Amino acid sequence: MFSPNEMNTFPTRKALIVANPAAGTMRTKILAELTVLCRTRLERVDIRLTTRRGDTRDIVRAALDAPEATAPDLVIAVGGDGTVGEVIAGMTAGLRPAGAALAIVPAGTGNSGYRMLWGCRPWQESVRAALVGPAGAERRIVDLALLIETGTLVCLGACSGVIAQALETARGIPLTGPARYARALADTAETFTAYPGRVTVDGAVCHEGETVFANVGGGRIRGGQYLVLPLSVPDDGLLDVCAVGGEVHPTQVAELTLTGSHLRRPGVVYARGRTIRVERLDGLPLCYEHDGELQSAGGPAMTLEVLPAMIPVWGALPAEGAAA
Ligand SMILES: Nc1ncnc2c1ncn2[C@@H]1O[C@H](COP(=O)(O)OP(=O)(O)OP(=O)(O)O)[C@@H](O)[C@H]1O
Repeated sequence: MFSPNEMNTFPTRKALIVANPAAGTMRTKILAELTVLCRTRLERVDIRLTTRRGDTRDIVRAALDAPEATAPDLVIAVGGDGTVGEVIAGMTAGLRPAGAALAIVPAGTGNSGYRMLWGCRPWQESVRAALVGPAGAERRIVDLALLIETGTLVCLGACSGVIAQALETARGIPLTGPARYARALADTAETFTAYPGRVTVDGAVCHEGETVFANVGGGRIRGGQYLVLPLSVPDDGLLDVCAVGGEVHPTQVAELTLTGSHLRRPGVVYARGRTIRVERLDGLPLCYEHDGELQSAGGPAMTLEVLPAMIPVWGALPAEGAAA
């Protein structure tokens, strides 16, 4: 499976595979193929299936805290963005930068994290890169963010407005993969009304007024296919924000963000900084999500602060299909 040359080119020796059996497009054959691929190459391969929401973090932390002889130097997350987020939370517990590297096998609904790193390339190619470090792949130490209001880690990004609201709609849609979120966004946009909002970047207001959404990240792609932050660089030590004003009708959001062309529309602001605050100004709670999870804190704002250089991640960066 690997040439003799490849067998000695990169020092990954021990992998932990963490798979979420409940992730949207999970199949047992993915795990079987992945295990064979890893066992062909590595000294040690541990496989753990998650059993419930929230236990991924503890599984990863316990493995990394094990003695040097068994602790993995590569963690492979098998699942969607929620699983990847929980794996990263385990790898960076206590907001410590991770020592081990991360690879992703996309088996979720949106898989925005994988798409950001690898575009549409097959996961076998990306795992192979993490195992043997071939040309065309890089291990970059990417930034994360801290959501100040809740003290939680943010991996892909956080978003208010119509994009967040669509997550609630998605719960009632019996589809899988990106089609589920696409339908939810279309349905939500039909009745969504822009909210009065403000976006502040490092203390300076960059948008104030009717707001369709404000997305902060992190990841260039959200919802598996929407290029919401087309200019975002994952390891530049900064967060990007895109605020879409009331000049854009909510029903246009899906089509515009598929290509990143929303950036050329009047009323759209794009900025970069270390601390980004997104507010709702009419006294109602701000509806927002982070990493695909709707938040119910009930406050008027979300504030994200960059955590630079937190985790080594394998990817074909900049990946095909990932750049603007
Ligand atoms: N064994 C399990 N049973 C039920 N839920 C689980 C289990 N393990 C993890 N989870 C939860 O499943 C949720 C969904 O997983 P994940 O986000 O990976 O898939 P997805 O929603 O299909 O994909 P995406 O986030 O890319 O759209 C996560 O919030 C995770 O905490």
